[in-house]
Amino acid sequence: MLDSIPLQWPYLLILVAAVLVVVLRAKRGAQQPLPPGPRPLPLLGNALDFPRRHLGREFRDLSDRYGDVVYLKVLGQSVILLGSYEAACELLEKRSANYSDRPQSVMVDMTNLDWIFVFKNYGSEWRKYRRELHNMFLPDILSRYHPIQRDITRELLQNLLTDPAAFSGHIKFSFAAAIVRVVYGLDAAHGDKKYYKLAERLANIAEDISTPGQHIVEAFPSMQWLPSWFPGAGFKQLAASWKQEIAAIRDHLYESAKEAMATNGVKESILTKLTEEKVDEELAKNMMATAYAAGADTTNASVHAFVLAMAMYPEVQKKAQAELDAVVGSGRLPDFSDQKCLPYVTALTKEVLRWHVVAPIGVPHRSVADDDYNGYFIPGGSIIIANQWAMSRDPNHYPDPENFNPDRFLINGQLNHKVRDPSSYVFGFGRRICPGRNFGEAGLFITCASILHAFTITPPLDERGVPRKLEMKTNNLAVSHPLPFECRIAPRSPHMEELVRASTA
Ligand code: HEM
Repeated sequence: MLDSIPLQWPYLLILVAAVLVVVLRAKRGAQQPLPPGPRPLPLLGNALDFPRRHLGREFRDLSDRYGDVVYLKVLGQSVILLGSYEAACELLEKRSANYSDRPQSVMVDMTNLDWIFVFKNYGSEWRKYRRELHNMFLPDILSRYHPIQRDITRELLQNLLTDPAAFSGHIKFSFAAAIVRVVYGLDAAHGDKKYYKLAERLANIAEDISTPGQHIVEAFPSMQWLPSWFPGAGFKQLAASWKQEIAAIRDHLYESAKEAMATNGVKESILTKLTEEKVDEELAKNMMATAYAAGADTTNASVHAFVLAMAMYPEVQKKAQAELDAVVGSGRLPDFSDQKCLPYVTALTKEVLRWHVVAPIGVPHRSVADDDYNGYFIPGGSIIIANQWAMSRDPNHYPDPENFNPDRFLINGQLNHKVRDPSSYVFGFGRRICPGRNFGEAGLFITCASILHAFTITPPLDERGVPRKLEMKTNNLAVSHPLPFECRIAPRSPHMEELVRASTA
């Protein structure tokens, strides 16, 4: 009996410490109010206040009612909604040591998806992945990818010439091809839909899992222990099949690249760099597939929004084409070196990022320790949602925010640096900010400039030959895509058609 007493001491100390933490936290919580928010219902909390139709707009309505920082409690989980750029910068950037974790997700655990490091908890493992990817997208390395991005864009122009009605498939192919080339050194053959189908599949699963409210098990984690035949436990079969499918895609891409290196010789890529640096194979495989999943589908969504905007705003298109005619001329296609002389086209790409925010509520972060903000108590372990869509619609920065108007970023024909650049929030915040943002922006610029130089985009015609009215409708998922739409894409002149045909990819 006496022998066992010392052994119990550590347990006792832990118990006392735990009680102290709970008491102190309750005291702190009692002294400091939580941020304002809608009244929670018994049991459900604020589950019914979560958006159903438009993530950004419905969350923005809550911020309009309750303020910059809104508190929601969903089935015991604290959620903090940040409705302004200032609040997001203060917490996610300035206090990023405390706000860079990711929320726990049962579906991520069940699918083993945390090898996609977007989902990894903030810690040494995440840091290792992040460092490697960061090094692959440093500014001087990025310029080495420009010729690849330019050549793939020229191939896109040729595809648009051959089959303009299939523009959506060509754009998807183009972004999957660019990333598969840069990351794996693989050349996607024209018409080969394999890579973009794989990228789309990886991205669709990840997007589904990261959209709040998609899976009931996230709200009731104990449901994960139900047998799969139990009513309502269909998510179990889904998770099991996704787990296999995504690991197979990741392994297939890696093996294909290794095989291609052995048979067709080495093409400089992220894979060759990681191999040179003798980076652990598992890390390389996971990191590359993460770049593929996160990189292809996002920029692709932006370019679809660009095409739709051009069909809806012909006067914007004309202005951009006039600038391209003056700077690039009719003898060649645009290149990256032209960008500094193309303020309107640059402003247009900024407006694309603002008008259609690809990640309307970013990727949620999680706070680690208790904190206070403007006198409000922010409990540690809260899910933090930054409403990037609301930032893009702030009328103080962007008058008439629904209107697509690149001129809002210009003054006297030059970029106006006083206007808030959408890149400062559409790629997220703090230590988790998108590591592929410069690559994504470069791809967006060369694609928009090249398409506008060579083609005119117009709305489809109805049965009477009258142009149909287009509007932006989205899928309302964590990664927002414009819903499928039709438009006409035609070369600006026979000369431009020749130029595109003659361009070598
Ligand atoms: C228009 C293009 C893109 C947009 C709008 C976008 C947006 C975002 C956003 C909002 C986040 C979350 C940041 C946060 O947690 O605060 C993110 C994370 C990430 N993005 Fe992007 N992205 C784009 C392109 C790319 C590209 C081209 C790549 C890779 C080549 C990439 C790789 C990643 C990765 C790996 C993360 C996770 C970072 C982490 O958790 O530490 N993205 N992106």
